[in-house]
Amino acid sequence: MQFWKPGTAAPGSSLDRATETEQNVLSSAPLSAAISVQSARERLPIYKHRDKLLYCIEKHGVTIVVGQTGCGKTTQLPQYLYEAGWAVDGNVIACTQPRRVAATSVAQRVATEAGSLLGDEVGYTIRFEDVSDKERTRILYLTDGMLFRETLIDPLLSRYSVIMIDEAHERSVYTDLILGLLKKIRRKRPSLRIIVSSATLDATSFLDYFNAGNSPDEATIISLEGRMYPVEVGYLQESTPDYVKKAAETVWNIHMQQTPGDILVFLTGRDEIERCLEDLSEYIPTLPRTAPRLKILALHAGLSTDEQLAVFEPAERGTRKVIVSTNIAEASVTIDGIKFVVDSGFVKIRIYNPTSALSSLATVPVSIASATQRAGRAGRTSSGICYRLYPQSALNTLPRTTPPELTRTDLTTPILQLKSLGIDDLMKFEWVTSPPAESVLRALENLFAAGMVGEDGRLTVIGEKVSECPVEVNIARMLFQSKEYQCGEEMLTIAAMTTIQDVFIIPDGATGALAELERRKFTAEEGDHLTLLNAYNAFTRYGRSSSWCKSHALSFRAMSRAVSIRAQLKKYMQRFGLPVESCQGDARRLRQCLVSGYWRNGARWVADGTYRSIRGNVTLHVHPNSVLFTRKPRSGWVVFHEMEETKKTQIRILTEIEPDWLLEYGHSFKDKRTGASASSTHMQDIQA
Ligand SMILES: Nc1ncnc2c1ncn2[C@@H]1O[C@H](COP(=O)(O)OP(=O)(O)OP(=O)(O)O)[C@@H](O)[C@H]1O
Repeated sequence: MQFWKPGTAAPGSSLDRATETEQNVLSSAPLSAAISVQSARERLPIYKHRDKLLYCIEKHGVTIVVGQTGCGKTTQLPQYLYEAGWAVDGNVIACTQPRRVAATSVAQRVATEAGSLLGDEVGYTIRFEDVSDKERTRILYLTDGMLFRETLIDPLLSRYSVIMIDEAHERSVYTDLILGLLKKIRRKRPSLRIIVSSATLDATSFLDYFNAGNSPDEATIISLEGRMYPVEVGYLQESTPDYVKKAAETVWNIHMQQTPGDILVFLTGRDEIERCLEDLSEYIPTLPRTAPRLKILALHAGLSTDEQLAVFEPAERGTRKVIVSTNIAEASVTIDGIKFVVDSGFVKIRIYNPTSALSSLATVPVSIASATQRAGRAGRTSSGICYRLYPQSALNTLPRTTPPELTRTDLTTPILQLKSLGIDDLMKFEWVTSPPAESVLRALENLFAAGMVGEDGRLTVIGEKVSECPVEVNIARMLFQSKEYQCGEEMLTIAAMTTIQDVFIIPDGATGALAELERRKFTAEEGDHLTLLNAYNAFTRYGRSSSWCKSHALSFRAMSRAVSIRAQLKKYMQRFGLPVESCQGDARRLRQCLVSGYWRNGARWVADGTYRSIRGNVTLHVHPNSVLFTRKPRSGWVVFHEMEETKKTQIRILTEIEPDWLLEYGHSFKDKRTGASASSTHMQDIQA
């Protein structure tokens, strides 16, 4: 392998130097299976800071905790608080996570350590899944989005005595929003304590944020020294043109040359993960008979909770487990047995162009903070090695942190939610980092155009209701509009099916071509939304069986999740008095209803087979999974669900529409041939 030999490499980033020096300092006594949970907890580096932490949390409103990955922040701090009495009198200790896999797996671990059944004293809440007990749960792990949603019902979050915002370095939209709200809540409810924690945090900027406008001892910082086990870091000598192939090759070399221990690989998305799994499966037949086996697993957001949790199961004896993951395993997660991390150095993030009002996913180099977190997935239950698939010199070009999501995302849904909390003056909201004015303006325009905000800038009745729905504004809007088109039954299904990902799969033992043939059985020529609807209807018609799914190349778990999400959304429909009626196969009405949600994502077919977005005139390529990949829509116009920047800009889940339906939403754009401006008063320009 072309890696610098770890340890012999020229000194690298401060991260790597810190790692190297710590090797000498740390105890490397392995955790034997026999030692009790309690003594295992006492061995964690955070333990010696327990009293100091509890003292600071008692004394200060906000405690900012920075400590190396794996030192015990996520699992131990809530337990210390519990033991110190912060959960008496019905109080709850909350700990937020940016991702559901972290919330569920950490809750499981803490329940085990605390001797609780999961969902009893220790529980978790993620979107569409609540494994907690309103009366009994005392330590609750939840995604930051769920905590934010709770403020809509209880603005002072009165059931919580302490709220820990973990992995705050990720600066997800909801982390930032919730921090802004917590600062406000603290002024009204000084008994509430806030903890902001991470291994890779710019602590002073958070300190300044919380102290501004408050007493100077409102917030304090605690740095926890000590790391669990050392992690060596190796780099490629030269950058690689294909990091997916290199990742598979590196896994293979580790398997052939290194001591036992599982491997965690970081790539950017499902497509890359599948390519890597394919590359690895080509190596497997060459495995010598006497060599240990390889068990290869994927981990990404499109999987169900059960599928995600399957990666935590230990491999059989004599088998090395390889988990090929997106960044969802990057922070907070401990997968016991991981000794090697292979880091591609890239991540897929959402970016937003306020000028074109288009949101997309783009693959970009990771930040130093992310690279540190990834390396930190090893060294948790034994020492480890992290192989970075880029040269050490590239570290100098990496950003320190990823820009806060609020500064690079469509703010329509967050602003709707802030407004429903009565925060109408967005300039007065204490943002941790202010979002770009143009994005705020666009979001307000969108909400106004969708009838959710009135001329006075306040939420309308429908805006109030939409803000309660646990789905994006565009999807919620389609649910509300379904009343007009009498297609609530179908819209519920489409909303649920677009919320889950990766419905169509290649079952074990099948080929891609065979799966494609099966998939065609559901194809609706109007497009992907209706194809998803067909798949769902067939699934329920044939008894929701897993064997039926397997023979039709559908993911049983994804379909079951769609059933559960649909049932939950249906309750919202009923609460809002929206009829759940069927359009009886009237695809036209369905497509019209889709436009009510996706009107911003309209695109026009051009002769070379690509599309141009209505806003921004961006060249768009159809994702090969779409049923419109090889076919021109009859009208030449589509709306799409999602856009992704790979080497080109791809759109996924599209459905054919009529252009005049878009005009109802005030679209204004130019006709290519005539150069004339089109708007609702210039319909003929579009129809020409
Ligand atoms: N599922 C598990 N199996 C075995 N050990 C675990 C498990 N979960 C946690 N641990 C142990 O507890 C330690 C502390 O984990 P914890 O998640 O609390 O650390 P952390 O400081 O929050 O790390 P990070 O900053 O990476 O989230 C781990 O290093 C590991 O030794």
